[in-house]
Amino acid sequence: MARVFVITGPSGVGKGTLIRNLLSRVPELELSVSATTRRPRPGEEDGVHYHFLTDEQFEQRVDEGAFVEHADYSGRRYGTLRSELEKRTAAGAPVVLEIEVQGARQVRETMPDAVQVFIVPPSREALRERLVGRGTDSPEDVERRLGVAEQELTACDEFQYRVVNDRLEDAVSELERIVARELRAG
Ligand SMILES: Nc1nc2c(ncn2[C@@H]2O[C@H](COP(=O)(O)OP(=O)(O)O)[C@@H](O)[C@H]2O)c(=O)[nH]1
Ligand SMILES: Nc1ncnc2c1ncn2[C@@H]1O[C@H](COP(=O)(O)OP(=O)(O)O)[C@@H](O)[C@H]1O
Repeated sequence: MARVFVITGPSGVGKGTLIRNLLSRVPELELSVSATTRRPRPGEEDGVHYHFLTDEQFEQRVDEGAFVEHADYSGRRYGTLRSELEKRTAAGAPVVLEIEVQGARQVRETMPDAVQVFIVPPSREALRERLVGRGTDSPEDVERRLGVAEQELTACDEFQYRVVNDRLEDAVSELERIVARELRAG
């Protein structure tokens, strides 16, 4: 069975940035493209960054049992499509899921062999600065995401690995070491 790596942690902590760097260092890793009902941000492409679905389309896939996991986050829905995951694992590729904490918990139940990594911000101030600095979310959405982050941070001890994303280069190296160790272990 191909390995599955779950990267979780609060919005703005740097999951996407870390994963981009990780994928360039470990070329066999593949990223599962999630489905969401949130609107595309400028520059985001359907099928590349997300599968952008309407509420109705998302609900229909829930009813069909098409999701491995799904969750509501900040008023929108997000989920991992079984078809996305399976087309990659069937070919033997190790797969990365970038998901929030409720989804990561579901994966822990249904795929206990998945490797779980929680990305921790160096401080709450740094998390705020990153979310604001990214410039993709309205001030209201930033506050909503920081509110969710407070809850998510209390869950970090549940996860097998924790990586503090302070200096990007150090965090990428740590993540790469975890992935290499787990791939060696099979
Ligand atoms: N449960 C779950 N969460 C997801 C999925 N895809 C993305 N997310 C998470 O949903 C949250 C919001 O995602 P997004 O709006 O893209 O914001 P960003 O990740 O902070 O850029 C983040 O914590 C994502 O990691 C998914 O398929 N399932
Ligand atoms: N180690 C780091 N130090 C400083 N800024 C960072 C670091 N990692 C990520 N960032 C910045 O923080 C912002 C949020 O990162 P992003 O990868 O979008 O987070 P997430 O995917 O967890 O929401 C981006 O502007 C990114 O460039």
